[in-house]
Amino acid sequence: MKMDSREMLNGSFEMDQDCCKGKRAYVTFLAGNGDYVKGVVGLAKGLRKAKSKYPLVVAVLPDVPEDHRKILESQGCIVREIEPVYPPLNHTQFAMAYYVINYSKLRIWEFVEYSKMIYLDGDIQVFGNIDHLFEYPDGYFYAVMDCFCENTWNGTPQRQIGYCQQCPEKVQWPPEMGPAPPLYFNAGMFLFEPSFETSYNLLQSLEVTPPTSFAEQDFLNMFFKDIYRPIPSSYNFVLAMLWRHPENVDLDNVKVVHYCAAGAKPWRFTGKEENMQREDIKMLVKKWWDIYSDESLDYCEGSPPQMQEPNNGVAQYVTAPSAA
Ligand SMILES: O=c1ccn([C@@H]2O[C@H](COP(=O)(O)OP(=O)(O)O[C@H]3O[C@H](CO)[C@H](O)[C@H](O)[C@H]3O)[C@@H](O)[C@H]2O)c(=O)[nH]1
Ligand SMILES: O[C@H]1[C@H](O)[C@@H](O)[C@H](O)[C@@H](O)[C@H]1O
Ligand SMILES: [Mn+2]
Repeated sequence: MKMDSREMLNGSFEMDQDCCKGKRAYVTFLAGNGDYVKGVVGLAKGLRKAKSKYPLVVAVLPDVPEDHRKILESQGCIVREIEPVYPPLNHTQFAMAYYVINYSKLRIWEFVEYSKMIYLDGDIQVFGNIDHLFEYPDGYFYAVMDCFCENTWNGTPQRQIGYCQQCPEKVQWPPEMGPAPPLYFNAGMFLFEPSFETSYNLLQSLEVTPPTSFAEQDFLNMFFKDIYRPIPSSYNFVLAMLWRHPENVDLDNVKVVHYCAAGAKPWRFTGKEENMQREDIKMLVKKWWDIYSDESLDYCEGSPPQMQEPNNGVAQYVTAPSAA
C-alpha cells in the first residue's frame, strides 16, 4: 500500500515485511582510467570502518582498465561491468562524454539480484553506519534535497530569484511564476529498488528526453517525482551547505559527506579554489585521507565485508518544506 510523506513522518505505517527479505548492497559507479578509482577505494574502506553489513558493488564502464578493477577487487568490491548508456540521438554533439558517463549510472537498475541498493557517488565518504536506511518502506525513492545556491545553478529560475528549497521561507517562490518547483534531490546518493521493469521504463523515457545540464540527476528527478521521499541532509551532506546554509548544519551528526563542491575532491585537493581554505573543509578532507591511508581498513581476503551487526537506527524523515 502506498503512503504519503505525512503518514511516514508521523511514523503511522506498518513496516513492509518484504523489505526484510532479499539481498542488499551498496553500489557506486566508475568510468574511465582517471583518479576516481581512489574515491571508490576510499569509499570501500569507509564502509568497512562504519561496519556496514552489505558489500559494495562497483558498476564499471568498459573503459575502466584491468589494473583498476584488480585494485577494487583487492579491496573487497564486487566489480560488475555495465554497458554505456548514450544520450538520445540528435543531442549527441554536445558534451557527449559527460552525458555517457552520467547516464550510464542508470544501468544499476539492472542489478536485480539485489532487492534494494544504496547508490553512492565515488566522491562520497561514509563516516557512520547507514545500513538502517535499507529498512525504510518499499516502493519509494529516497534521497537528500539539493541546494540551489552554487554557481552550477546559474541560469536557472531558482538561482535568478535566489530561491533555495533548503530555506524556502527566506526568499519565497513568487506566485506569479506559478507553483514552486517540486522537491529536487541530489543524485549522488539514493536508496532504490533494482527492477527490470523500471530499468526498461527508464531507458525508454530517456530516449524521448532531451539532455539537460545536470544530466541523469535532472532525469531521475523527473522520473521519480511521484515516489521521491526526502531524507535528512546528513545522509548526503553537500559541502556547499557549510557556507550557504550554516544554520541548517550539524556537522557532528553528518554520516555521509559528498565532496562535490569545486576543488573538493580529496584526492585532488589543493586548497586553492574558493572556500577550500575553510577549516571545516580542511578537516573533512583530512578525515577522508585518514580512512584512505589506514592500512588496517584494507580488505582481508576471505573475510566478509561486515564485522558486526549494524546498529538498527530508527528511520527518520525530513519534513517537506512548506513551499514545496
Ligand atoms: O571521470 C569520471 C567522472 C565521474 N565518475 C563517477 O561519476 C560520479 C559523478 O561525478 P562527480 O561526483 O564528479 O560529479 P558531482 O558530484 O558534481 O555530480 C553530480 O552531478 C552529476 C551531473 O551533473 C551527477 O548527477 C552526479 O550523480 C551528481 O552527484 C563520480 O562520483 C564517479 O562515481 C567517474 O567514475 N569518472
Ligand atoms: O549535482 C550537482 C553538483 O554536485 C554540483 O556541484 C552542485 O552544486 C549541485 O547543487 C548539484 O545539483
Ligand atoms: Mn559526486
